[in-house]
Amino acid sequence: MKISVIGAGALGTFYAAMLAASGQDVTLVCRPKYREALEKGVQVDGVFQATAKPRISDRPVPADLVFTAVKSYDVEAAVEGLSFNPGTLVVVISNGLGSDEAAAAKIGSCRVAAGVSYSGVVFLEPGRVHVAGYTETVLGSTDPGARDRLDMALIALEKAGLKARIADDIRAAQWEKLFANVGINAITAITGLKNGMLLEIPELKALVTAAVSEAGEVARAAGIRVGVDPVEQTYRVIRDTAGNRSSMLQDVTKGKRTEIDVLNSKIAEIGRACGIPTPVNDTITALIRGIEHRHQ
Ligand SMILES: NC(=O)C1=CN([C@@H]2O[C@H](COP(=O)(O)OP(=O)(O)OC[C@H]3O[C@@H](n4cnc5c(N)ncnc54)[C@H](O)[C@@H]3O)[C@@H](O)[C@H]2O)C=CC1
Ligand SMILES: CC(C)(CO)C(=O)C(=O)O
Repeated sequence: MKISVIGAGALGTFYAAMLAASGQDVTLVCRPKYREALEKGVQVDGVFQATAKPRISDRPVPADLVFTAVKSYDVEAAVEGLSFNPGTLVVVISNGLGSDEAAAAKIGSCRVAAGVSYSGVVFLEPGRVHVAGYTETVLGSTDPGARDRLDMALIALEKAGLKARIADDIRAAQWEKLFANVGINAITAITGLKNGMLLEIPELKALVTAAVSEAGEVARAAGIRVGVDPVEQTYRVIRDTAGNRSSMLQDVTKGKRTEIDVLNSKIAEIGRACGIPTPVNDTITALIRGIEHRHQ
């Protein structure tokens, strides 16, 4: 089976290295500027140790199983140039909501699954990443055609030594991770603090609680049947990732665009559609827009 991983950033390098190190046929698809460095091999340290030499390409290659590991705003472009075998499955690994749906609109929902990655991976330099934590990758699709192909992705990840499971309800699984991202990412990006400080400073804990409670109400109004308490889930993730600098904090530090559109801003958007006010998420979104504007 041919596997390709699109995006040689933090997550893509991690998955490509683990898959290739387990002897699977993997191509890591990167931006041209990274090609030369990646051809020397890829390396993972932290909670996993791996070195591997996946094939490297600076353009999409035909594959049976594709993982996209790009920011949510790059997903549509990443799937646009793909060519498919009859049974190809594209697993869109992304935080927030809507990225797999955007891919499905481009290439057909029967080819698309979503991947929810419970990991904390830091990009060190092209080909080298540090894995601060990994719990599991949750896979799922709303299209029965794609669901039939999910075992292929599950087996590939398990062969790579990565815990994974298929969710019956992938939308609920996405929301369960979203709660933590809504509570953590933007507030750490605004304050510059590591995740753990959100439970140490009472005013910030109250802000996290308010943002996530709104998200919980929006989920209920949107008919999402989540299996966790949103606030408790967020506190747990904060404790588990206390030493992390969230991905949005890393983005604003580098002056990069953030994923606010698929996180707090998405809560506000769905809230408006369902008639649920989301003043806290509106305010957080506005502050991140301001920070992004400062960097433009
Ligand atoms: N880093 C982490 O620990 C986690 C990240 N995520 C999510 O996974 C997604 C990816 O995150 P990261 O790896 O951290 O981002 P990143 O910014 O480190 O890496 C993305 C890479 O994809 C490349 N890229 C974009 N479009 C491409 C294309 N068409 N072809 C080839 N390369 C392309 C970019 O140049 C960049 O190198 C995001 O949605 C993020 O929220 C989810 C869980 C954990
Ligand atoms: C879980 C969390 C908040 C860990 O930092 C994350 O997913 C992120 O930083 O994007």
